[in-house]
Amino acid sequence: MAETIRVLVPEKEVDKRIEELGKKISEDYAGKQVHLICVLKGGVFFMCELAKRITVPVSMDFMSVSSYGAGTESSGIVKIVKDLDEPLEGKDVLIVEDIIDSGRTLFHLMKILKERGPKSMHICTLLDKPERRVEDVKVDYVGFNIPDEFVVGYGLDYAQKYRNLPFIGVVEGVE
Ligand SMILES: O=P(O)(O)OC[C@H]1O[C@H](OP(=O)(O)OP(=O)(O)O)[C@H](O)[C@@H]1O
Ligand code: HPA
Ligand SMILES: [Mg+2]
Repeated sequence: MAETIRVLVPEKEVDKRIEELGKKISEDYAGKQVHLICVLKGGVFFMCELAKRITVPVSMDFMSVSSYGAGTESSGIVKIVKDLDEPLEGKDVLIVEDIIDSGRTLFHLMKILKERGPKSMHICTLLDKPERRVEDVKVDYVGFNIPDEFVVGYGLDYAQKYRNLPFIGVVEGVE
């Protein structure tokens, strides 16, 4: 069977939800500056769209991490591939992710970043797969809870493809 993409969340729904999240974040951070941290590569599309809909002052930084382990299963130990440019001390930090799956990436990343002394630290994710959770992470803003299916689009890839799709889809026809 050929590889095809089934739409799970259409573009209009994604846009509408990001608009709502932007509004809520703007209310919650009233009178403050929010420092958005994008976890590359997956978080980049969501963070750009979200940032455009936040009405309080925004600053942004980017980091890239990779999980590595002994076997095929990720150990969840996070190795920083590209670190942030700016210190976090005294900042109201909002980590922006495309998806929380096992929770391993964010669990370890939070530990590392909290040691840098931010004033506050919260998490915003476009997608959450709660059924798959291995590490307990407290998520503050969620776009959509989704079932345990491998999704692509809006930053999410399958073998580095499909990140540019403007909707959330499920890859079908692959093993
Ligand atoms: O909750 P977890 O099980 O840790 O999975 C979620 C993480 O995995 C994906 O990133 P990936 O490491 O594939 O890199 P990418 O963002 O560059 O695609 C995704 O973007 C999250 O960062
Ligand atoms: O469902 C997913 N799709 C793409 N990348 C991912 N990383 C964790 N879960 C996923
Ligand atoms: Mg990622």
